[in-house]
Amino acid sequence: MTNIPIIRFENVTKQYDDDDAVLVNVSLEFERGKFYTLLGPSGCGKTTILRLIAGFTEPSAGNIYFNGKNVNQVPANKRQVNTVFQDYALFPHLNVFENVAFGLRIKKMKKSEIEKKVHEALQFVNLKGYENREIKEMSGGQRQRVAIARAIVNEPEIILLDEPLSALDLKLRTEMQYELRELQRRLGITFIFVTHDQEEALAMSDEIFVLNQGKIQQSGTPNDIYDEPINRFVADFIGESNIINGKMIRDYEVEFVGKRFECVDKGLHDNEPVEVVIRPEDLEITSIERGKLQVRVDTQLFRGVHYEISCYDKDGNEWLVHSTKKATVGEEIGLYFEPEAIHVMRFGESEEEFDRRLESYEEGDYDEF
Ligand SMILES: Nc1ncnc2c1ncn2[C@@H]1O[C@H](COP(=O)(O)OP(=O)(O)OP(=O)(O)O)[C@@H](O)[C@H]1O
Repeated sequence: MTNIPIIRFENVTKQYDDDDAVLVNVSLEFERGKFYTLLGPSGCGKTTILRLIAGFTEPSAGNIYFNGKNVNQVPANKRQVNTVFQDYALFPHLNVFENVAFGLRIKKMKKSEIEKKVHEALQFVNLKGYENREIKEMSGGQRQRVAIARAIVNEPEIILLDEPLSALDLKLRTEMQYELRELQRRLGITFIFVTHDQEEALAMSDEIFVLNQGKIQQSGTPNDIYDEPINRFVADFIGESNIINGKMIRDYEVEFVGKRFECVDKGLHDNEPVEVVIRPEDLEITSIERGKLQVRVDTQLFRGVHYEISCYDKDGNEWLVHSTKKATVGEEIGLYFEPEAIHVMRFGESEEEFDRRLESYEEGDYDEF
């Protein structure tokens, strides 16, 4: 039982009316007890995935399974799922206790049982003592916690969170990120969190699904996705990147900006055109002689933990550098990087092909590629 994913999408397509499909052939799995994030730009289909899981809408094609059972025809109120919405959807005329108790009252649960469960849920989200408060007397962060208490009081197997932090200011948002993550760990149930904020996704998730235009672009741990993006979209969307066209010369050697560099990539065809990614924090400012690239500093912004420096090489390519060292605008400098800092992406590679190629590296079998 424990090996069966709690939710599985099998080739799910969703089309509203006669419009183009919003989700195209999406297959994905969620395991029990993990914190997942659906990440992607506005309109990519994140909320549609949540609505399909909650049972608020049906797939146009494909199947959805909960614990191995097809739930395509199972109505929302029969699914072990609760949703926390962006605007919390609390009842302003009810106090905190009644907001949390609402679903239990509908289920006609005994009064003493309701009291016990609501108190437990409020304690869980650190709102003990706030039972009689009006919703309008609560801060944004407290309302957020009421909404979460209202979801967990039903003891669902899955909690869906649709951009629940987007209305909060930055400081509170960061606090709530820690709180939510900690709450999920303590509860041990599956959280599926929707955001378009990549930093939030990296900070909170066990696993991330990156979506664009109704398709899963890549899934994996935050580290996997940050260190080994499979295409330009993911490299660009997750963190900042320098992305430049190049050519694989042979294993461990790649060419870009007219120069050849040692790299750790292998298993691509000799002379194959590739895209090269170097993260700004992996570029080190150094002397022109020591630099592997020679550039001129164009702009410099102080960002608190680092300087964000934009430079141009002689071909007009921009290089973004995050450095604790200050540079001088207009100055010619060298940029140094280790071979490991270069990440090579194959044009048009799917996630499965990418995974297969990585596995082959590990097994030392490169012939197939
Ligand atoms: N009920 C609906 N009827 C018709 N089109 C819809 C409906 N709901 C969503 N869409 C369309 O489906 C696409 C995906 O919407 P969805 O809300 O899933 O995206 P999202 O990634 O959650 O976006 P956002 O971050 O802006 O909330 C959008 O183009 C949207 O206009």
